[in-house]
Amino acid sequence: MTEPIIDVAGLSRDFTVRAPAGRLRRTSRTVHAVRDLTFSVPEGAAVGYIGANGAGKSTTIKMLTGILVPTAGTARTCGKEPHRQRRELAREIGVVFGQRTQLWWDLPLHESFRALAAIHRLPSDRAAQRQVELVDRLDLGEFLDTPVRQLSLGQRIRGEIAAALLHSPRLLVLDEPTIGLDVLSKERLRGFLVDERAAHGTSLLLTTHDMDDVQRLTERILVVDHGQMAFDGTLAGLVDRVGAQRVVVVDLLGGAHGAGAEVGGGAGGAGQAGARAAGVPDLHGIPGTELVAVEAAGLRQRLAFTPGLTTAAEVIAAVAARATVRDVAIEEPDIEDVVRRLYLSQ
Ligand SMILES: Nc1ncnc2c1ncn2[C@@H]1O[C@H](COP(=O)(O)OP(=O)(O)OP(=O)(O)O)[C@@H](O)[C@H]1O
Repeated sequence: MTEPIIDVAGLSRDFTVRAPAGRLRRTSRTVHAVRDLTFSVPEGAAVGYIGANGAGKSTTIKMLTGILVPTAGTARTCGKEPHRQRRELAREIGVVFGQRTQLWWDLPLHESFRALAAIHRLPSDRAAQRQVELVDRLDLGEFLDTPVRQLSLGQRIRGEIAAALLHSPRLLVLDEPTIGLDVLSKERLRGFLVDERAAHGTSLLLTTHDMDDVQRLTERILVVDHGQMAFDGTLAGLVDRVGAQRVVVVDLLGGAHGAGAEVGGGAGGAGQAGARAAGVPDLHGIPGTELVAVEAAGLRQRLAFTPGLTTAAEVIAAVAARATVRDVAIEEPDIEDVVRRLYLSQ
C-alpha cells in the first residue's frame, strides 16, 4: 500500500501565554491548541478540515507544513517529517494561506512566478509550460505585468494558487481560499480546483467556513473542536449525525396535478408561507417534512426534512405525485450550524 499523504498520530501543540498580573508579576497559562490528533489521508484524497474559530485548524496546518514543531506526537506529510525536512517538503506541497502572500508585493506577477520557479529549481521549459497552463486556466494573462499590490483580492488569490501549483505539488493545502471572494469568483476558483485535481491527482487539504467549498471540493471532512477530533467522515454522515435539516426547494408549474391536492390561497400556516394562487398545490403533510415557506404565489415552496427520517428522493417523489415539478434544488444546512450542533452533542 502506498504511504498516506498525511499521517499524524497523537499530534499535540501547546502554547504558553504570559500575561501581566499586577505591576510586577506575570502569570503564565498553557493553551492546548491541538490535542492528541490521529488521522491519515491517502494520496489523491480531498479533505475538508473544519471547526469553529480557535479550534486548532491553523495550528494543525502549521505543524503539517513544518512551520510549527509539535509539542507531542508525530506528523508525516508526503512521507516527510515536516519541521525536520521542511525544504524537501516544500518541493512536494503547495500552500495558500488566504490572509498571507507568497508573492512579492512590489513585483509583477510573472516575476514572482520566475522567482518561485528558480527557488524550486524547475527546468525552464517545464516551468514555462506549467505557467502557461496555469495562467490560461486561472485567467491571469491580463495581470502578468501588474505588481501584486495592485491586484484585486480575487486576482491575487488566483495568482497565489498558480504560485502554489507551479511546481506541480502532490499535496495542495489551502487555508480559507475563498474567503472574501464574490460568489462568481468563488465558483470559478472551485471549478479550477476540481479540474486541477482531476487532471493531476493532486491531494487536497482545505480549511474553510464555507459549506459550498466543502461540498464541491472535498469527499471527507474532519471536524476539530478545542484541538481534538470531533468527527471524521462524509458531510452527509455529519449532517445525519447532528440531525440538521436539509431543504428541498421545488419550483412548480401552476395548476393542480393530483386529486384533492389543490387548496385555496394560503391555507395551512407554513411559518413564512405567502399567499397561494388558486390552483397551486398544497405541499403540507408530506411525511418527514415541514413546509417552511411558500413563495412566488405558491410556485416555489420549501420543504425542510431531516436526513434519516426521509430522503431528498422520497420528498421529490411525493411532491411530484401532487404537482408538476419544473425545477428542484437542495439547500444544505449552514456549516457553522452543523458544527455548533456537533459540539453541543459531544
Ligand atoms: N502563537 C500562539 N500563541 C498563543 N496561542 C496561540 C498561538 N497560535 C494559536 N494560539 C491559540 O491556539 C488556539 C487554536 O488556534 P488556531 O489559530 O489553530 O485556530 P483556528 O481553528 O485556525 O481558528 P480560526 O478559524 O480563527 O483561524 C486558539 O486558542 C489560539 O488562541
